[in-house]
Formats: sequence, C-alpha cells, structure tokens
Amino acid sequence: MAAAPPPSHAFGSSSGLPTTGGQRVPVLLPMPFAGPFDYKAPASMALQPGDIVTVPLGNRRETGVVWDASSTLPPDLARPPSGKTVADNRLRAVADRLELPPLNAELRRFVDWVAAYTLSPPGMVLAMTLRLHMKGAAPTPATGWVAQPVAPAELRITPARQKVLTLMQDDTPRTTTDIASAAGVSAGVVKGLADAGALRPVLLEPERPFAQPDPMHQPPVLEGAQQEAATALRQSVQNRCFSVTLLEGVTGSGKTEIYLEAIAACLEQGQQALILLPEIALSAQWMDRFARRFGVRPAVWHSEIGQKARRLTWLGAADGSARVVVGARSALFLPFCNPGLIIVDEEHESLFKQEEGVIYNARDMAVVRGRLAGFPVVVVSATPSLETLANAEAGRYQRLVLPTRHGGASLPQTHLLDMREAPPPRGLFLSPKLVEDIAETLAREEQAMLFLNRRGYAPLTLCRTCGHRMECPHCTAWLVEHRNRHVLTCHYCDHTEPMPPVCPSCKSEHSLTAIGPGIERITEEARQLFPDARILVMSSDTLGGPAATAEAVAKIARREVDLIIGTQIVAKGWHFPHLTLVGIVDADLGLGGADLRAGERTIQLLHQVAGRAGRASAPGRVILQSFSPEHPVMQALLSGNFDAFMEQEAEQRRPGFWPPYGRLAALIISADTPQAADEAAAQFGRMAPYGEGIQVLGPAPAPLAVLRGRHRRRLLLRTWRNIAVQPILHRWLGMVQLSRHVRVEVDIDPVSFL
Ligand SMILES: Nc1ncnc2c1ncn2[C@@H]1O[C@H](COP(=O)(O)OP(=O)(O)OP(=O)(O)O)[C@@H](O)[C@H]1O
Ligand SMILES: [Zn+2]
Repeated sequence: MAAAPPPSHAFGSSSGLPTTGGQRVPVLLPMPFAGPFDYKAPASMALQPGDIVTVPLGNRRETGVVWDASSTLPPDLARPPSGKTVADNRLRAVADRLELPPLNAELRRFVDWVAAYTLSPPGMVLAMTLRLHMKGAAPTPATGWVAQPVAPAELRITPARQKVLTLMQDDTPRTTTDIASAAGVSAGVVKGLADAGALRPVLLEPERPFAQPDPMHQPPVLEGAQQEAATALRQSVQNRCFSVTLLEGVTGSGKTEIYLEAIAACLEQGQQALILLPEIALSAQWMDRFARRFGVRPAVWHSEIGQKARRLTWLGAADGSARVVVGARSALFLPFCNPGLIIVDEEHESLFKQEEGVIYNARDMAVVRGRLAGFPVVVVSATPSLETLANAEAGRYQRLVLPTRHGGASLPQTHLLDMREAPPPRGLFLSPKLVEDIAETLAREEQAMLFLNRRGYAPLTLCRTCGHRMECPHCTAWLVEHRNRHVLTCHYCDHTEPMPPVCPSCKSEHSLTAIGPGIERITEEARQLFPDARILVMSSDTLGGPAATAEAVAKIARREVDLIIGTQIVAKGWHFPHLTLVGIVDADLGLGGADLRAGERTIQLLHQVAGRAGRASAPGRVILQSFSPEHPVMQALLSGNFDAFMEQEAEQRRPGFWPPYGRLAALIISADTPQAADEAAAQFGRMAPYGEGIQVLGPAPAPLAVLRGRHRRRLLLRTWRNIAVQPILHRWLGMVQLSRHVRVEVDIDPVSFL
C-alpha cells in the first residue's frame, strides 16, 4: 500500500517547462495522492512532460510520469491549490527515464480532466493508463548478429565456425538461436565467434504483432439510409475535428456495418480507431465481422488479456502500429499516438459505468477525450439513453437514424401475455400460450429463446414452517440458490454456503422452499416440456469464458441448438438468423426499486433481447409475460414506439431537474458499524450545501444497506444543469472531519442507486 509521502516531497506547482537537466519537475505517481510530487532532474537527464520515469519514494522506487507544470483545467474543475513547495535543496532526484514512448499532452490533459470531473486523485486515473508492468515493458529489442566485414586476424577457424561464417555472408541479422539452427551448430559456437569479435551485435526490428487492417478488403454494398449515414460518418472522420454523432437504428438495421465504414475512413487517413464495447468477452461474432470487413482482427484490450498482450497493445497504441483497438471501458485510457475516432457501441449500457475505484462513465469520458484531442466520437444504440437523446435534441450531437432492418427483414411482432389471466400451472413459470408457441416454433425447425435476467435456480429460499429467509451474512441481500452446484450464493459479495439440510432457524426438515424462478429453474421446466429439444443455457455460470461463449454462439449459428435459455448475455448484439421466437419470462423484473432509470433500462434491455428474433428471412415474434401489461414500458414494447416512451420519460424528469435536465452526484458513506455510518451521514447532512438550484436528498440507508459487511448511507446532490457540482462537492467534503473507519465515495452522474 502507498505510504504517506516522505517529508521531502510535497505536491506543488513548479514554473516553466522542464527541458534541461538539473531542474525541478513534477512527477505524477499512479497512487492516490492529491497531485504530482516535485523531483529534481539529474544534470545529465533532459526531461519533458510525459516522460515515464522511476523516482525514489520513501525507500522504494516507483514508476511515474513527468507531469505538466501548470494545470490546463477549466476553472470549474480545477482543484483548490494544496500543499507547499519543497525547497530546491531538499528535492530528491529522478532515478531513471524508461525507454517508453512518453504520454502525449492530450492524454495528460485527459487524465487531469477525468480526475477532476470524478473527484479522484489524478494518480488513480494515471494508474489506468499505466496498466502494465513498466519494468521491462519496452519490447527489449532482441539482439542479433551480423558478421564483421573482416574477420579478426587471429581467429581460429573450426568446421563449425566455418559453417556459421558461411551462413552469415549474406549480412542478414539473426539471433543466436536462429544462427545455431540454420548452421546446425550449438549456441556455444555462435557465442565463441561473438566473443572472438567475428560477429557484431545488432538490434533486431521490434516485434510487430499487429497486422494492418485493409479498409478496402471487403466493403459492403450499402442501401439508401445506410449509404447516407455512412457518408455522414466518413465525413466527420475526414473533418478531423471534434464532433459527436448518435447513430441510432432499429436492431438489425446495419449500425455495425455503418460504423465500420467510419473506421475505414479513419484507417484511410492513417489514424487509429478505438471501439468500446460493453462486454468484450462476448464479442466473438463482432471480431469475425471485423475480420471479414478488414481482412485481419483488431487489437483487443480488456482486463483479462495476458500480461504480454497487454504490453504489446499498449505499445502498439503508443507507436501507432495498433491501428484499431477494440476494448472494454478501460481501453479509453490507452496512449494512442494518433487517434482519429472513438465508437461507443450500445452507448446506453450501464456497463460503461465503472463503479469501483475511479467511478466514471466510459461513454461520457470518450466524448471528453474526443473533445480534448479534436476527433469525432460516434455513439451507437437501438435504444439511446435519455442523456444522449437530450444531447441530440439540443444540437450538441448529430443524429443519424436507420429506420428499417437490412435486407427487407421485418421487426418482430410483439405480444403481451397477461399473467393474471393466463397463469402457468402452480409452481411453474411458463404460461400455456408461450409453451404452445415454443412447440410450434420447434416443430417448424426454427429456434426459440427464453430470456430471464436472473442467474441460479431461485432468488429466495424460504422456510415454510417459520418463514425464515436465507440471507447473506455480509449484505442486505437474499442468497440465491444454485442447484447445479448445491449451494446458496450472494450475487453481491460471492459469499457461498452449502444448501442447509434443515432450516437454520427452526430446524424443520424438508421445509426450505425455492421461491421464484432463476434461469436454472426455467431450464428444468423447459426440459420437462420439451424433452427432445436441444437446449443450450447461456449465462455467466454456464459459459466459462470468451472461448466457451464463442463456441455456444457458433453452435447456435450451425443450428445445433433448438432452444436457447439465457440471462442478459443473450441480449448482446448476436445475429442468430434461425431464431424466430423470443419469450421473455418475467418482463416486469427490473421495474421495481427506486432506480431513476428503471423504466428506461427495462425497455432498453427487453428491446435488445427482442431484437434477436427474426433477423433473416423468417419473421420473428416476441412474447412478453407480464403481471402489469398496462405499464407504459409494456405498452411501448408492444407498440414499438420507443421515441414516445422516451418523450414521456423526459417529461417526468424535466420538472424535478433529474438527469439529463439537472445534475446528480451521490455520496456513499460506509462504515464498519451502523452507528458510525449514521453519524458520518448526519454530519454530511448538517453541512449540506444549499442555494438556488442546489438540493440535497438524504441521508438515507442505501437500498443495499449492508454490503460486504459495511454499513452504507447515501446522500444525493441534485443541481440545475448550469451548476457545476465539483466545486460544491470539494467544499462539502472539506467541511466534514471523518474518522479513519468511515469511507466516502463520490459518484458523479450515478447510474446505480444501490
Ligand atoms: N449493407 C449490407 N450489406 C450486407 N449485409 C448487411 C448490410 N447491412 C447489414 N447487413 C447485415 O445485416 C445484419 C444486421 O446488421 P448489423 O448487425 O450491422 O445491425 P445492427 O443495427 O448493428 O444490429 P443490432 O443493433 O441488433 O446489433 C448483419 O448480419 C449484417 O452483416
Ligand atoms: Zn453478500
């Protein structure tokens, strides 16, 4: 863990651009300090902002980045000045400059900006861009050998040595291993020749792992609206300046196809493109598609690529050899040297919000990066968020719309099943009508899909005798039964325990009962109903990783599956041409709770799932099982009038200044005991900012009042849109003295209200 800074270092600003040795330079370390620390450049070392260096910190050595002497932040975001300046004679010296490409000015500004916007220590944002082992991070250029033009006079020639010298007459640099195997000698012979001065060391070309995508490899033939949209996107890339475009289109309209054209334009002008996908592990089809269009696969970035791939991709971004990177939200912090475009696909996805560490929304920060560096950003969705729609309406974003499915495919027909009128038999969850439709679909040899966004067997286990509920010992949450594994598990903290043989409270036997369905239970029901159907379950519990997911998807495409049962994994942008029926087991799930965006989120998810049906020639159908078919969300899904629904949402949020018509920031206070949490929350409540257009809601216990053993309270700051929340929060946080056991998280533009 980072120790407190040693006294000889304090953050402070220094003046002038450090370009010559001997000067004071600020160095930002990837740690939770408030800002950079000053160091002294050794006389022999000319340092520039952006250089990656190692410096002493306490008695350790740390990697950091030479930072800018003065802040470039707008006044709204600038932090109050802090710290004192260390006297010149007490500065410690920078130890070393690493052979790595420096972080350019745009990226440094971006790091500062994200830190200031999210109220995070800048070093923690820097840590996201330095996510690789810096030591030995540069591709140590392999050393090779060439023959000296004139062999040393005293060289002893053996037959083995002669073989090497003959081989090396062509002047091609080779590694020791290559020489040994090509000449059929041992490595010792090569080494002997080198020691004797007959071979001269040369640096070999660094490894170039990224094949270059070819924009002309296989361009599509575009039709009417597609053509127009592609031309507009190409144009914004060619303009080489900041803009944001919303590419909106019904599922299957060809949005992906169109934004690949924007990437082609970016490649044609020699720039790099970044595509952010909400769940990169689920992008097997996307990768294939990219390869069909451009002839090669793109570079990939997410938290699970290995250390070597991480290093190569980072360097490829920095030296420009990685021309296209597709990644999860963290790819946004890669050090691109020549970025020309960012695409945010499925921009409405809440997965773009990182909820831990630096709490940020990658979609919004992508727009910031585009603005700071002057390139276009394209956000893509079939069901754009209200934030994005409002930006389009206000003219801040351009809007391109693809109104119909590609190739004459029609959108699926939607049917609402009122579960109060046609309930399933007791203890079961699929209504007779849905069962009948699945049977018909399977009889036609088409595929069907059942969607339920709940892992496991049952969300609640209850004792029928005493009413005891099986709850997580560390969280305010029920334990979810996973019958396949014979366990109960908490989906918030992963606490897992075996299914108890008797009720832990009243000790009754055979009294614990599963309440409600999870996907395992639906699968059990489906197996009984359709014993001959080939069923495939898609959830994070059944698909171990990207490879298993890719294989599952390929099986569906090969028609080796009749019925797919899945959680939200099935909602991703899959293209299953033989799938014609989608059944949504519990359409109301997700509408409860105090979430501001519950309706919006539900409609986005269900629309996305529905969009998997009927994407090729056979028409698709969607069946929604609902206990509240009159709900506006159900009615909108039925009519397909997404715009009208979002207008209603807007009307509900506008008067109360809820986002996007006002700003929100959440404070989440957590402590070991409920008393400590209450006390800290009350202090924040007493110090709450006030004023015209500023309101604080709470404190109140968080819906997840206990999480991983910590007691949580929430406050919500809501302001008018034209009020910046960061200065208010700085002042507020500065007024409350917290004990060491209390933690406060700041969540700007919260997406989760748990
Ligand atoms: N102009 C075209 N030429 C050939 N194929 C096309 C064209 N446009 C779209 N397609 C095909 O139609 C299918 C749907 O297109 P695509 O996946 O781009 O739509 P989308 O709008 O991104 O869909 P979703 O939102 O459901 O993910 C894909 O198989 C795609 O290859
Ligand atoms: Zn838990």
